[in-house]
Amino acid sequence: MNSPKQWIARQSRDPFVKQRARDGYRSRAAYKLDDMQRRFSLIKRGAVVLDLGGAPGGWAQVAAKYAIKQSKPAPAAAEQSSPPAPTTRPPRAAATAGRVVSIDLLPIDPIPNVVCIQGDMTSPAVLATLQDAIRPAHGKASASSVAGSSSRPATTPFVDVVLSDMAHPFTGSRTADVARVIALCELALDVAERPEVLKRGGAFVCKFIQGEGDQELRQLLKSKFDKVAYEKPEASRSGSAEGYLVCLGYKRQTIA
Ligand SMILES: C[S@@+](CC[C@H](N)C(=O)[O-])C[C@H]1O[C@@H](n2cnc3c(N)ncnc32)[C@H](O)[C@@H]1O
Repeated sequence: MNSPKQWIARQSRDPFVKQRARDGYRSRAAYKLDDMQRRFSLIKRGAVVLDLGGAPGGWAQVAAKYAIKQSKPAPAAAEQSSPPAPTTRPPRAAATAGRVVSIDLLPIDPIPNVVCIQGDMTSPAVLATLQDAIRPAHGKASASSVAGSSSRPATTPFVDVVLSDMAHPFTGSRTADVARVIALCELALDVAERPEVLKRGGAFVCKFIQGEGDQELRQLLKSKFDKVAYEKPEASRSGSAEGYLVCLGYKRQTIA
């Protein structure tokens, strides 16, 4: 984009920009994940999803749409056919299963059923917070209030899908931009490989830019997953060199 005028013209022609407003998504990027979801069924109902580089929140909204199961409230006591309980209790609140944890350098405005964390994925403090946030049995607790809430050991992986749409603002140097995005993919993979993160058989998606080092990244991912596919979702602009690597079937080594 050379000028604000060109940017406005492109936005007004873009069908995803109009659709985004109708669907209530935070970003048009939401359609990229939705597209990959429809092709690969990445996120199953009840899944635990880790969304890296989540701001402003389009991917987290899509992930929550697929992962979060809203169970029906239990019937009221009066509707039950079995003998009435000694006291009449109100129906149980609808429980949710599945969890989405979204992390970004930038703040993410609250999204229903998503734990939003502001922080740098390279920071050990953020990784420690993440370890608590992905654990089950903390409901809608915020990242700051979820520590130590599970009895499962820290070496048990909890996450079904790790997504990385992490990117930095482009510098204008293609070589530098490619290297920076690939470094973020490697960072996301390191996070996924932490003992408490990606389950065996889990899925991993990362955004990259085609250029020097992308073949090595692909080879690395192929050694860790059963299947690695290159995807250019329809919502990814044709003039952009970005693409996504969709990796299925994580070959986690069993911890003795
Ligand atoms: C393209 S945007 C993500 C859009 C998002 N997927 C959505 O659907 O709204 C890329 C994001 O990566 C984030 N990011 C880059 N490096 C990061 C890091 N080290 N830790 C956390 N987030 C990072 C940026 O702050 C930026 O918000």
